[in-house]
Amino acid sequence: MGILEKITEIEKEISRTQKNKATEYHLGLLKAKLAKYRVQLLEPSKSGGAKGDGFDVMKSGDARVALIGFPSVGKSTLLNKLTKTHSEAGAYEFTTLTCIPGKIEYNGANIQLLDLPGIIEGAAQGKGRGRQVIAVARTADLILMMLDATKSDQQRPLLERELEAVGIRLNTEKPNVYFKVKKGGGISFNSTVKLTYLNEKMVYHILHDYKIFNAEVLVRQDITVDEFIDVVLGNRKYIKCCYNKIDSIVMEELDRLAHEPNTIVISCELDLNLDYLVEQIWKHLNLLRVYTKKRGEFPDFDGGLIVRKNSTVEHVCHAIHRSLSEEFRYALVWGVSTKHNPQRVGLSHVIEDEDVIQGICLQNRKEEVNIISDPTVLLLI
Ligand SMILES: Nc1nc2c(ncn2[C@@H]2O[C@H](COP(=O)(O)OP(=O)(O)OP(=O)(O)O)[C@@H](O)[C@H]2O)c(=O)[nH]1
Ligand SMILES: [K+]
Ligand SMILES: [Mg+2]
Repeated sequence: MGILEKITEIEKEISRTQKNKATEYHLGLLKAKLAKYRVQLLEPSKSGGAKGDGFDVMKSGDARVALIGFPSVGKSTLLNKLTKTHSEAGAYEFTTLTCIPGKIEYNGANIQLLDLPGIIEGAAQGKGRGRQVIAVARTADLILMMLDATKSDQQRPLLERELEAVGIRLNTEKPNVYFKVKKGGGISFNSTVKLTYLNEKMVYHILHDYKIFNAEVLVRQDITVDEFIDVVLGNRKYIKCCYNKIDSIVMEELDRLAHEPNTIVISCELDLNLDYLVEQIWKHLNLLRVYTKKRGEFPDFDGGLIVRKNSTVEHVCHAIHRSLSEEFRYALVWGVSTKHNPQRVGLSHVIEDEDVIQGICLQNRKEEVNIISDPTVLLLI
């Protein structure tokens, strides 16, 4: 029997046992045993692998958000509030022992929210279940650093240090760069702004270092070399800090916390600011919603496709059907991304939120897929 099963067994036995003078001792022993197993579980495993420990959760939906924080800050309570999944919450530390996924539906997107065990100081060095938790956090598109508003100011720098120790950089905006590794054609490098830190030669060098010989790079922001490497490696995570339990602090304190950079203040208990939190999660995931339309029909504004910011018509085609971009001729696009509506564009056209797209395919011109952006200028074509 694994430790997790043993814990479940004991928990069951405790709940089955009536609480009275006669059972007091027995219950005490059970609780002691439970505590021992919990500590064992939180020790780093010798094999080092997280497999079978309840951490190997499948990715699903359009993006993944991980909840990271010290024990009992309210991570599970938040998952229970925002999703239909239930994760045990309790007034004792290490209530959550595995990774529990839930789903937030927002703006047509399915966002996977992961509840994780609390981490402790030294997590980066493998203390507690730190390694597993951090390994999961690395797979997320956004990390929500959760803190308890009633606890000391030291929490935030401590948690930030743990994450930084494992290379998860904090509070940085995702650089505006289009980067795509290709099968052939060499390296094509372009920029839409004047670059002070980066030049074509350096980009070639860096890409060659990473054994990338064919790629398309379009830089739309004056980024540093470090930022470019982060884009290439795709390993930088974007973090938001969230203080829970603001129902239990005084107004002055709340005001101070709310003014810290990259911060959202919430109360799961009183349902304060939770809608705003979801809105902010959506915003920081940099997702766009675009609508497709067929020739002679209105776009499907209830449906829509979720793609990442800086996506092109090619990404949209790919999201609709894998082979669509091969049959593709051009697309008609209505919306913020175009100069006039509709505009005839190619595969590399960068789309914006709420664009409407109508794709014209080579093979079957009758089966056109349409994409549009501003409903007010929508024309039926
Ligand atoms: N006052 C107050 N208490 C809260 C709030 N949210 C959660 N709690 C309480 O905080 C305690 C811990 O909540 P959990 O959701 O278990 O915290 P957790 O971060 O998942 O804890 P671990 O899984 O043990 O790391 C519980 O007793 C909750 O009822 C809140 O907004 N205000
Ligand atoms: K808890
Ligand atoms: Mg929990």
